[in-house]
Amino acid sequence: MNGATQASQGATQTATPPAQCRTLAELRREIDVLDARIVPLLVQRCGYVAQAARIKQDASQIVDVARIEAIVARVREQASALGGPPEVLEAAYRALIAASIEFERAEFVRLHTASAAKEQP
Ligand SMILES: O=C(O)C(=O)C[C@]1(C(=O)O)C=C[C@@H](O)C=C1
Repeated sequence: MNGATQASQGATQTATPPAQCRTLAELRREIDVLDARIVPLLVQRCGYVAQAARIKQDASQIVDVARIEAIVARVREQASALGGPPEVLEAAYRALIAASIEFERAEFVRLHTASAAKEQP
């Protein structure tokens, strides 16, 4: 990687592979670097969840079990293909989707209550 690329990626570039970390401080530094890359992606994901609340017309559409199970199956497969633990990814995604559903519910109420109030004569 050239210097400019490295600089633009700043502290988001991991340096030491997991098996080569010798201290807890060293591996925690690497975890922090990865989290700094993961959080912006999760924030972006939440942006799409918020818009799902706008697009869905009925509160009964908020929980879509078939979609959730498809995501979990795909994430498990991807984790396994990368040599990671599928059960950890499944648990993380189930927690993420559960929190996303609560977020989407709140957004749904906010948006649909606001537009219903506007429609009143
Ligand atoms: O795909 C949707 O319909 C969404 O609202 C997104 C999402 C998710 O977090 O991935 C959240 C709630 C649904 O039950 C399913 C999936």
